[in-house]
Amino acid sequence: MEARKIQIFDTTLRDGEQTPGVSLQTEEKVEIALALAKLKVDVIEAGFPVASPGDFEAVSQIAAKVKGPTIAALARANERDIEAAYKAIKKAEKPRIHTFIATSDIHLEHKLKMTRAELLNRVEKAVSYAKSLVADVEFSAEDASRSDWDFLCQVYEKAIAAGANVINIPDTVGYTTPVEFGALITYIREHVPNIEEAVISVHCHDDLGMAVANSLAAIAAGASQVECTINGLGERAGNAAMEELVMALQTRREYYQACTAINTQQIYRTSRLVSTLTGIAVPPNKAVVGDNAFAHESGIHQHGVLNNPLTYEIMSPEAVGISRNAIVLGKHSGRHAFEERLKHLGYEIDTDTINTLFAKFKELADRKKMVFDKDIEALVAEKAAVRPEWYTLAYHHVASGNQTLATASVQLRTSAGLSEAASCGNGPVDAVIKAVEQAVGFPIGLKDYQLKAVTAGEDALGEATVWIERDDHTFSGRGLSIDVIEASAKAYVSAINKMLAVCGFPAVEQAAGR
Ligand SMILES: CC(=O)SCCNC(=O)CCNC(=O)[C@H](O)C(C)(C)COP(=O)(O)OP(=O)(O)OC[C@H]1O[C@@H](n2cnc3c(N)ncnc32)[C@H](O)[C@@H]1OP(=O)(O)O
Ligand SMILES: CC(C)C(=O)C(=O)O
Ligand SMILES: [Mg+2]
Repeated sequence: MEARKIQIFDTTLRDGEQTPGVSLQTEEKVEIALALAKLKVDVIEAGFPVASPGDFEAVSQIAAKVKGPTIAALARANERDIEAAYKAIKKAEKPRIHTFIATSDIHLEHKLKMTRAELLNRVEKAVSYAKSLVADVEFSAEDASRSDWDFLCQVYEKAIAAGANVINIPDTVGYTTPVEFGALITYIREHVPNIEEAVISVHCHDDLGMAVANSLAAIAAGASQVECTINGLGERAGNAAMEELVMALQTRREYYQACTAINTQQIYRTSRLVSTLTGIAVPPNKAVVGDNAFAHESGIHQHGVLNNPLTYEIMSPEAVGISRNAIVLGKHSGRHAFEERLKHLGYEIDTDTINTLFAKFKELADRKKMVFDKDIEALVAEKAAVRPEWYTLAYHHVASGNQTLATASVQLRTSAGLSEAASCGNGPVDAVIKAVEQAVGFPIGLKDYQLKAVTAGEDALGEATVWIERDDHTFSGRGLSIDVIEASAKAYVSAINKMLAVCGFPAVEQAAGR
């Protein structure tokens, strides 16, 4: 069976702009509209012209500049709004007036203060007037999902008879459920006598997190236009997210037997553009366009994806315009991913070294949210520098503050057991360095000291480098840790070990006068 074409009606610039805190300038709206045209949406709802002079101007500019999609403007069911909408979109290649009025008893009684008969009359007048101005008229029954089904059918019949070629069924308050909404679409198809003369559209909100599921259920029941926004922006909890709808239809094409004209490779960059211009960040776990949508952190998944992405990816990142998936190294990662990253970084390392590095990587990952390439390079560099060690840092504790003398205690492990010492100093690094010196038992003295962050972020790995001098030799030591005091102590111990490897203990003891 051939796939049914589903029209994508994008309302990022109208309902999306109703996101609390969002207000776009005309140039920003035009930029988004141009991106939506590139994405190949079928309809752009550019705004609500009567709402403000700025909205009118933005809709007018979009109508004049953006070619390809139909340009729609929203209007309440009254002459003033419809006229403003018409004036704003009249220059569009394909203009559409979208007029709406609520049909639920709650809205009729408490908001519009109208009877059902008055409402039917208003629908007829508004749609006929819009039709006298443009050929393409969409009518929405606001709060349709909470309206009486038979009354709703009468409203749609009236709207179609008056000239609406698209009838939209909004779940304005995100109240419906997929099974119920599918049934409503079927009911409307079966009970509106002239339904074949109009396209059935749906417009779902996400108050219960079901906007996309409800839209898909409507498509399965026969709707052929879906209204949606980039990143799911919109009033309150937002509208159905376009990227999710489109990728659901594409990924499950054999199930829905439906397709869209969207150029999916433009999805990611359009999402970023909208996020930047609206100031609404995309959550990392957001489907399709979130930072983690194609990122794999755990070893079992990474192993599968490295062998074949299909094991854990139902769509490819390239399909939505993301250059590649991400293997994120962290505490749940496994050896396969670690080895692969080492190879990718250009290291050819024997199995024993990989084992040692992997153990160090796991220790680091336990203390750090993400392990970056630079962290791994630092681990390899640290491993390359390893020599027989006289001392290792077993424990350190530092107390410091702006009103207290910094004090440090350390424990060094040697083949002969533990050596402990405590010291105070001019700041925590000085205190810990002096405590290490005390534990070693002879004076050394720093020639130079450097500290830098290897990676970015609050849990960045710090790399300390120290230089010490003995017998005309300079010995450097490096230490890595997310705790910079520990990195400093490790660097100092490492430099001492190098010095001992070259000068030996007796010479040192002599130098120390013992
Ligand atoms: C479900 C939706 O998303 S609908 C779209 C919602 N979007 C917006 O409201 C954003 C733009 N809105 C605005 O700028 C303003 O609300 C305007 C310009 C439209 C109207 O502003 P105001 O004239 O100050 O009216 P206000 O917003 O306070 O009240 C709405 C009025 O429209 C009436 N109304 C509401 N919906 C409709 C409708 N579909 N058709 C006709 N009248 C309507 C209300 O009954 C009320 O009428 P009243 O002033 O006679 O009591
Ligand atoms: C104007 C209509 C379509 C709307 O935004 C809604 O009902 O949510
Ligand atoms: Mg809405």
